Amino acid sequence: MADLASRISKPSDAPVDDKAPAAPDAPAAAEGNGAEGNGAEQPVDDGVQRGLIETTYDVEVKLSDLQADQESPLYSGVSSFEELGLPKSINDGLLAMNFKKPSKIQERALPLMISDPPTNMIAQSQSGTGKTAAFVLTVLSRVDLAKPTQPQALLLAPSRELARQIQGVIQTIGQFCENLVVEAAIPGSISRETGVRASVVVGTPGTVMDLIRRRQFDVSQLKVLVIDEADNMLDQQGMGDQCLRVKGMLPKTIQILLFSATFPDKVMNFARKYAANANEIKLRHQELTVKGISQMYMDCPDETKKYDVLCKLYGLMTIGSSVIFVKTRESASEIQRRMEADGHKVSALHGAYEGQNRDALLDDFRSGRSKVLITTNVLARGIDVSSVSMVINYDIPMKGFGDREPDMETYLHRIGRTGRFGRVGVSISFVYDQKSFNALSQIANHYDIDLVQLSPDDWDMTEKKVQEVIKSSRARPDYAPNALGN
Ligand SMILES: Nc1ncnc2c1ncn2[C@@H]1O[C@H](COP(=O)(O)OP(=O)(O)OP(=O)(O)O)[C@@H](O)[C@H]1O
Repeated sequence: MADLASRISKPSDAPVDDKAPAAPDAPAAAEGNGAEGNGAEQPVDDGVQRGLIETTYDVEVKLSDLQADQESPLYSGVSSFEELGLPKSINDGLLAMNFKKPSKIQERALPLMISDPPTNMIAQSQSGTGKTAAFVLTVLSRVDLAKPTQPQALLLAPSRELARQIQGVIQTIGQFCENLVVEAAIPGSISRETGVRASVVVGTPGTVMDLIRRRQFDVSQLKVLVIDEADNMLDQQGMGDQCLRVKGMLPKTIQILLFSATFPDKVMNFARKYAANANEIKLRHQELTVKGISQMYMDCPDETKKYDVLCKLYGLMTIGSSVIFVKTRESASEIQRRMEADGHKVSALHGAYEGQNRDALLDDFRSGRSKVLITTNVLARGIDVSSVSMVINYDIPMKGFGDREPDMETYLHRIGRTGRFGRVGVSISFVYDQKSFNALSQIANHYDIDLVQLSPDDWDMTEKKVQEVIKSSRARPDYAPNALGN
């Protein structure tokens, strides 16, 4: 058991939890998976990116400081992307996105990935440090634009939301690459009549597997396979099987790129077999936390009081956008129902919703039309909405039989929905009993985090601590439109 006092102080009157935990929501992998099978054919995805980075010049003043700091994961030893030798059309796309300099992962991984002969890569970098652009640039550098409808690159992600987001990033960075066609292979997006007719395909593994089996996706010319959130995707508890089967159907010489912020040892061994002889960029687990995220915890008197505490925090949440993570779909809907009945405007998104509803909900959140999103682990990974200034772990993420252990990786991915690319943000994890308290202590010890305690008895102090961070995130006008007008 972790030394409680060393990281966070124990709530004195916390009762020991001996209640059976509620039925868990499907884990991230299963949620993405389950959502795939939601039946009816839907219109082809229009491919429009919602809510790409909203970089502004003011942000860059600070960003340039961070990018000059060798200790920062945003550090760059080169002064521009041009030095990495990418084609002009791609550099123009980066300029349009207002990306001036690469981050550390981009600078280190790109030269290894774009060189010939192609080599596999296993790459790890903290959340929000630009892994997407790293693999997207590689994909764009490999695609022969003279064959616009011949699939040449396949990217896999664990959820439809992440697949759509990656599709948008490819289209935006590739906006000056003539004839670039990108399709999303998510439930309902590919017409049965035409099949896949794109040079770049981004999808979820179940749908991709179906398309290949039905011969609606010609994989014979694929040159690159990217797996985002690779530790989650290759995990045998998750989509490991599907990813293995997909790989079995692809050309043997394909270049494989695996990316994630987390690579627990257990999955790493499998990853090394999946992507043989790969170059590796790895981090130690103490390096994984993002400095810009102020991690706090709220010491709730008991489980029934968590909702009241949440409602009080709501007043602070309206400042930026925020995400509330809960364990089950049912509790997401229940909290939404109660908050709405109390006159608050919130959205809930989880795997029980139909794909198109999910798309609309996330679009609303990206655009700022809705500011508070209640969700499950389905959105814990990869989702990039730069205006998120607060993440709440209403339930501490747990895993294992009977939810016995803290889910270290999911914690990191969840809080990583804020603090994107040098921005600041706050995460607040709710504890209310010995079990949740111990779980959070273990997480804090594992990542070497000094958690700040918040108390529902001293609301003034709580407000002060949270506002300090959120206001400074607001001082940086992250919400202004970028060069693309997104
Ligand atoms: N070189 C760059 N300059 C400025 N902004 C960048 C650069 N590279 C990426 N970004 C922006 O940083 C944000 C985070 O990038 P991205 O979503 O790729 O993070 P990630 O490392 O994949 O995170 P996660 O582990 O959460 O998936 C995005 O909004 C992206 O547009």
